[in-house]
Order: sequence, then C-alpha cells, then structure tokens
Amino acid sequence: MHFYKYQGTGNDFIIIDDRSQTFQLDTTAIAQLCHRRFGIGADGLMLLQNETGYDFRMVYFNADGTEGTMCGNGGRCLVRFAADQGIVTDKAHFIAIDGPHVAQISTDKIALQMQDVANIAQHDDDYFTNTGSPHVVRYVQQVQFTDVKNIGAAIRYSEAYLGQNGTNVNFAEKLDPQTLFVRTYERGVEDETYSCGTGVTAAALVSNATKGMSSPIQIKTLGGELAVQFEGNSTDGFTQIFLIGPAKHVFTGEI
Ligand SMILES: N[C@H](CCC[C@H](N)C(=O)O)C(=O)O
Repeated sequence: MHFYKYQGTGNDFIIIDDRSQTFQLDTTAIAQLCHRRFGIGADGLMLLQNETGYDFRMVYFNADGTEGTMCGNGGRCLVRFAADQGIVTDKAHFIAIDGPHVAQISTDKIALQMQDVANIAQHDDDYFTNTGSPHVVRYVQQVQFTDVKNIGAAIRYSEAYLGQNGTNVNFAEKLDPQTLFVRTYERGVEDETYSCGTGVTAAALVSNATKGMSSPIQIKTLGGELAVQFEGNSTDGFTQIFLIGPAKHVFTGEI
C-alpha cells in the first residue's frame, strides 16, 4: 500500500489515496500504522475518497484507530495533498464528517473554512465549544510550564464531558492583544500534539468572547504559527471562520 506523510504545524498525518475505495484496515491496523515505534508514526490517518458534487471526501482516523470528528490541520494537509496530486488548483471544495468545507490554496499556506460556531458554554473557569470537534479552552498563566498531558487527560475523562465521548483540551495564554499561545491535549491521540487546528480555532473564538481579541488572531503552537480569521461574535454566532497556516509533504512510502 502506497502512503504519503504530511504535517501542518507539527500535527502529522498518514494520507492514503483511496479514490478506488479499496481501503480495508481495521482500528488495530490503523493504530499500528500511527504508532511512533511500531509503525510510520502519526497523530492520525486520512483517506481521500471520491464524492459526487465535491472535489473529494475527507475520512479521518485518530492515532488510536477510531474515526475522529473534524480535524482542522488534517483538512489543511489533505487539501495540500489534493493540490499536489492535481485534483485541485487554487481552491478546494470537499466534504468531511462535519459537512462541506472550502479552502484557498497558496504556495506557503492553506486557508480552510471551518463550520460556523453558534455558541460557547462556560463550565466553572473553563469554556467549551464545538468547532467540528469538541474543545475545552482553559486559560493559564504560563502555558509553557503547564502539565498538558496530565491535566488535559483529567479534564478529557471528567464526568462533565463523558456524554459527548470526552473532549479535546486546550490551554491558552494571551501573549499580546493579537496573539495566543495554545497547547492541546488531543482525544484519540491521548497525548499532547504539536498543534490542533479545531483546538486553536476554539481558543481564538473563546478569546474573542472573553478577552476582547479581534480577528485575525495569531496563534503560536509547539509546531509553528497559525492564524484564525472570523466574522461575528458569541451573541450572534461566528461565521466565515478560516484556519490559516502551512501544510507540507514530508515523505512518501510503501507498506
Ligand atoms: N488535530 C485535529 C483535531 C482532531 C480531533 C480529534 N482528536 C477528535 O476529537 O476526534 C485538528 O487539527 O483539528
């Protein structure tokens, strides 16, 4: 089986061209491929499939082999892959688990439109929203010293979020009026990743609602820089949300 490895701000993915729709691996086999010691190593695995009326369909599996909800960095990487394969040129229109998406393609960046976000909930000092995947946003003083893995896991498995199969957890620090530093514990990877697209999108929208930050918001992650652009506000809802940043081919291989 031929595979491609891509990364977007250090969130890394195995991509398989499944336009022939012959992919058959089960949860255990996908988890094995994503394993960093026994496999290729990745935060997730994606399939690019054909879909009538769209340029392609995005199918996304987490590193544990389970099918995930929307993945923003994965979406950006799959758009870059589609461009590299000649499936799209400067624009992409695809369908993912949370519905249709458009993306604009340039040499160094992919700007991916995310689903509209109607509301943000507050749970004690934390905020919760769904940007295609469920996300908690917690503000901390010095995010570089936060124990993301252990505190993230405690929130992810806490009673409050069991109902929606757990949640991803973002720790955010406002660095200046336009910039956030965000670190994310990812459900399905069950560890911190270098960056999470739906997560930084959630952190940006929550920061508009609670910290008065306006669009575009620059985001620093362990894997690099992203930007989130949007219209609207938490009262009327957010629309025209774009996640913008680099997405790159790393290598190609054969299993
Ligand atoms: N890394 C992804 C999010 C994956 C969400 C997944 N962990 C889940 O909750 O199913 C991103 O860039 O948006």
